[in-house]
Amino acid sequence: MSSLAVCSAGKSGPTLSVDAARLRAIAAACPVSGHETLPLDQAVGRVTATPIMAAHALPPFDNSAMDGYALRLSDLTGEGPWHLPVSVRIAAGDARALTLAEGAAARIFTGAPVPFGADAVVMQEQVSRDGDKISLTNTPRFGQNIRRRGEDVADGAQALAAGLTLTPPRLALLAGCGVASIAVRPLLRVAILSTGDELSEPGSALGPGQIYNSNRVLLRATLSRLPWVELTDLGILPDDPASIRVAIRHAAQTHDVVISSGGVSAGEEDHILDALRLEAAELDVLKVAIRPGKPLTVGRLGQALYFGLPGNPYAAAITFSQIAKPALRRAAGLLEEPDSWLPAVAGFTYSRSTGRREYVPVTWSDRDPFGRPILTRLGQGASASMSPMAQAMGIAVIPPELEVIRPNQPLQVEPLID
Ligand SMILES: Nc1nc2c(c(=O)[nH]1)N[C@H]1C(S)=C(S)[C@@H](COP(=O)(O)OP(=O)(O)OC[C@H]3O[C@@H](n4cnc5c(N)ncnc54)[C@H](O)[C@@H]3O)O[C@H]1N2
Ligand code: MOO
Repeated sequence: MSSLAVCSAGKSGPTLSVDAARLRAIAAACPVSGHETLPLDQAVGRVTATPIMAAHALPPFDNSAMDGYALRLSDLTGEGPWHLPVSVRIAAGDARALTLAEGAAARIFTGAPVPFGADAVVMQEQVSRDGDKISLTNTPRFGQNIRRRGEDVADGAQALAAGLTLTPPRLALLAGCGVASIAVRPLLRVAILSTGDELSEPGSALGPGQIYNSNRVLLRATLSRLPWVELTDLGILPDDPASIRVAIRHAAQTHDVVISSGGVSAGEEDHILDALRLEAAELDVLKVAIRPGKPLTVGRLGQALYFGLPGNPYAAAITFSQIAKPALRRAAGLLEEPDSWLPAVAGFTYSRSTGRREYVPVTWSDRDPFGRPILTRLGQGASASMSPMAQAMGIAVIPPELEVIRPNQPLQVEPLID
């Protein structure tokens, strides 16, 4: 069968909403199976493969939250001020199993074990000390300034669930619970390839009709920030149906995810879709009501998840962030979805064709009285333009049905620069 026999012109299939396309892409993503065990300091950004149980309670013993004096409330009888002798001195790391003598106070420091029998710690600022005695005037609360054993994480309790990114605070929590190594999901093997006879690499001469390849570095750089991805860059494929078929077949056999850019719209030089069909890919998404990025293709090719991103760089960037990335997260084993959209208002007027959810590069310097950024729109929305996305502080989302955006129109914005 020739590739023209399955020409993709028109891309039959329903136009999906962005949310429906995202859900289909996520549903097509099978989480990578198995796990590897890593020490804490090699696990940042990786995905927990199993629930992680605390090896020790956190904190492991009752300890003082302040530098001060530990005492028994039952010793403070009658009206204050009360006077107590200081019977012992306890610093952090003290290994003795101490009991506080009745009628006495213990000099204690932050992090030091609270002696048995003491039920409050009074800050040194609230005590006057005279030789071996202290005096205090205010009645302490029961348990005041005592961090109880297991109040952060109980003995043997789950410290972290499966399917979470190991952020620095989560790693710190595990260290605190005595966990030294963690079962994490294997890296997600992602292959990227660019298509197009017009593409040349920066650093090479530009021939007639050629442009420099922007999507390759866009995808490489974007994926390099995902610590659970192992990236293979398969370079540029020529617009040749046979070699595209071989390349995507091989990429799908050796990777969990394949991402191409270009060659997914309607022209007969757009070979990706035909190649996918000839390779018997199951295609879940062919057209999306998104601007830019309408001809996004998502499916499964053999065991691999396949994303055919549009060639226009802004369209590739938006379809990656809005649809491919949530599915990649699921394929990596992540179960939490970040929601980084913030409320904002338009500071511009824009008349548009309805029907597609639009992602608009924006910047801002002022905020309205409610603290919402007042957005300035960058560029004219062309999906081939790169200056607006490069200058943008964020991406605003315009609902499909909105025909005219006027100043003060509430919009959501996703901040970009970090
Ligand atoms: N008759 C129609 N034509 C087009 C349609 C349509 O529905 N009917 N859709 C348009 C839309 S919307 C988009 S988006 C593009 C998507 O096109 P493809 O994904 O097939 O991509 P190409 O045709 O290969 O390239 C589009 C554009 O992007 C440039 N490009 C490609 N790769 C790169 C790269 N790696 N770095 C920088 N620039 C790249 C390429 O030269 C083209 O200018 O189709 C519309 N057409
Ligand atoms: O959907 Mo396309 O990205 O507008 O040119």
